[in-house]
Order: sequence, then structure tokens, then C-alpha cells
Amino acid sequence: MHTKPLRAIGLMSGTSLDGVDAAWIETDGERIAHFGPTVMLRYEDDLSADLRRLLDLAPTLSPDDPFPKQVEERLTRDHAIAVSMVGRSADVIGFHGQTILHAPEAHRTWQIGDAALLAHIARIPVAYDFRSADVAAGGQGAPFAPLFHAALAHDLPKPLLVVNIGGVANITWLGPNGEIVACDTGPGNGPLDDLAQKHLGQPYDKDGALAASGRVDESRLATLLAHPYFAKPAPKSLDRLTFSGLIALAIEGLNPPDAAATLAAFSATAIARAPVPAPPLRVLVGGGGRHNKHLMRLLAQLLPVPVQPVEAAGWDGDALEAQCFAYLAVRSLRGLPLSLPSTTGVPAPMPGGRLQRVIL
Ligand SMILES: Nc1ncnc2c1ncn2[C@@H]1O[C@H](COP(=O)(O)OP(=O)(O)OP(=O)(O)O)[C@@H](O)[C@H]1O
Ligand SMILES: CC(=O)N[C@H]1[C@@H]2OC[C@@H](O2)[C@@H](O)[C@@H]1O[C@H](C)C(=O)O
Repeated sequence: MHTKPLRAIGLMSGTSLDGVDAAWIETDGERIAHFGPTVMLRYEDDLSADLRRLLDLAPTLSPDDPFPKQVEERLTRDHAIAVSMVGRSADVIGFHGQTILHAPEAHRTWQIGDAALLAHIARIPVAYDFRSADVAAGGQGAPFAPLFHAALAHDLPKPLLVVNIGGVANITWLGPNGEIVACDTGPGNGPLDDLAQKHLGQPYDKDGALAASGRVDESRLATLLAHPYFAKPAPKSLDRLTFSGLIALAIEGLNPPDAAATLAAFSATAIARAPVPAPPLRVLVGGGGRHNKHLMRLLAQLLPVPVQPVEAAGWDGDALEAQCFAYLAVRSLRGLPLSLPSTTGVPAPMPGGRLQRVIL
């Protein structure tokens, strides 16, 4: 390492709206020197429900609506609790916030989270607003994990495909000559979570049991996969709700097991068909979707190479995104790019993030 490594705590509140992940790492913004503790703080049901309402309302909210501010404060206080649960000091916090709207074609991406409040409570400077500079410059503003995946996979054989299955699924393809290609592939667990909530009263389809008990409706699956998003080349990105209207129509009238089976096949097929330059040697899967045994089985059937949870490479699949925003916080402080033309379509490697100092 050329520059002194910094200690960073990353915070990620993902599209599943279930809680905030926090992770401590030490890094110079290029290599990762040490991994530290990780925690997940689950939101109270009413905060999850309000985040969901905010997501639905976001496209039509007026700028002076008090609702986002009110939810933002509760969200930020939970993030501050997660920081204290990590139990280690840090030089900087990487605060992603909660995406409530993502419309890169309109140069808009909206993450709520009050960096000033978090810096005040935690007494640590906060790097935040990671995606705005990228979308302002014409990039997709997502995914942002690829440079972190590249750092983690520095010594692994290439080509390698890293898949994250959260509410939305995204991939990073790492080539043998340092190439990094990325995109959101389509839905991950999001539509399955919505179905499980509706029909099982549970936040997700545990181990994919409901989906495994149903039959895929092939014609409805074909309708879903005919969406023009899947024919587009990388880079490209999605809002959590991009496919919700289409999905509602596609599963109408199906019994819950068949609907779940069809949605699981939709997510897995979209991942397997991701536009990558060449087949990888193996596929490493992170994010909560790797706990879904049915999804993992489908991926193994659809892909001609080994499909393994990221733990096979010694990584922590539940903490990767939080670790990523710790890494990006240090890159932001150092003025290093957070995204590349090949990961978000931004015209040139793009630094980003803003810094909220602690007011003494
Ligand atoms: N045992 C399990 N069986 C099936 N699904 C599971 C299991 N454990 C976790 N999941 C899925 O993982 C999801 C949480 O994943 P994760 O925390 O990676 O999402 P996220 O970080 O919110 O999303 P994103 O990556 O889109 O930001 C849950 O909503 C659920 O769908
Ligand atoms: C706009 C936004 O918040 N996108 C998220 C979301 O969740 C998964 C996928 O869609 C990915 O594009 C991104 O998060 C990860 C951390 C990323 O930027 O790599």
C-alpha cells in the first residue's frame, strides 16, 4: 500500500427494505487491508412499511412534502445505532442511504438519509451521495459494487462473474486483462418477497420452498423475458419497481406456488442471460438471494460453470454491500473513481460522493 489505510464503516440499506447492514474495513481505497465486524439492524415493521410507501409515492412527491423528511430521520437514527453496534472507531462512514427512486434516463437518483444528523450522532465524518455525480454526467448511477468486487477478486482466476441477488440483481464480470463489465440483470428477490408477504404473511419465501413447490408457467415467463430491458447491452440499471406492473399482470390468476416458481425462474433466467463479454470460469453469488436454495439450484441448472456462494472465495455474502460503501467512502475521500464507462456508462471514470464533517 502506498497511502496510509483508513478505517471505514460502510452502511447499506438495500432494495429489500428489511434493515441496514454495517461493516468495518481498513483500506487505502485500492486494496483491502483488513475486514472487521459486520452487523445487520432489522427495521421495525412500521419503518419498513413507510419505506415501501415512500418508494411507491416517490415519483409523484412534491419537494416540500414532509413525509420523506420524517422517514429519513427515523432511517438515519437506525443507521447511527448500526454504527454503534459495530463497536469500532473509524475515520469515515460510507452512508449509502435508501434509494427511493432511480431514473437515470431523467438524470435522477434519489437516496434518502441525513448525513449531517449521522455525523452529529456518530461523531465521525460521513461520505454520502455516491450516485448523483454519475447520473448527472449521463451514467446509470448503478451498480457501484464493481470496483469493490474487482478489488476483492484481485488474485482470483478470470474471467469471473460476481452476482449480487438483493431486491434487484446485479452482476460484475471481471476479465483476464482487468476489464470490468457490470449491470443490473433484472429482479432478484423483490417480486418473490412481495408475493411471500401477500400469500404467506412472511417477508420472504424461506429457502425458496414455495417456489420449489410450484410449476413455471412458461408462456408467462416468456412474456416477462420479452421486456426490452433484457435485449439492451450493459451497462444498464433498474428501479426496484421497474417490472412491477408487468409482473402483476403476468402472475394474475396463478396459484401462489406457480406464481413463485415463475418469478424465481424470471430472476434466475435474467441473471443467466446477463450480457457478458465471455463465459466466466465460475460464478460467485452474494446477497440474500444466495440463501434461497431454489434460486441457487436454478442458477446451477442454467449456467454451464460452477455456481457458488461468495463464501467459496472467503468473502462474506451478507456484508459485501456494506463493505463496498466503506471502500467507496475511502475512494471518495481520495478522489478516486467510483464508477467507470464500462460499469455505469459514465463518459469517463467518475469520482463522487460528498463529505459531511463533524461539527465540533
Ligand atoms: N433463507 C432464505 N431463503 C430465501 N430467501 C432469503 C433467505 N434469506 C434471505 N433471503 C432473501 O434475501 C433478501 C435480503 O437480501 P439482501 O439483504 O441482499 O437485499 P438488499 O441488500 O436489501 O438488496 P439490494 O442488493 O437490492 O440492495 C430477503 O428479502 C430475502 O428475499
Ligand atoms: C439505485 C440503487 O440503489 N441500486 C441498487 C439496487 O440494489 C441492487 C442493484 O439495484 C444495484 O444496482 C444497486 O446497489 C448495489 C449496492 C450497487 O450499486 O452495486
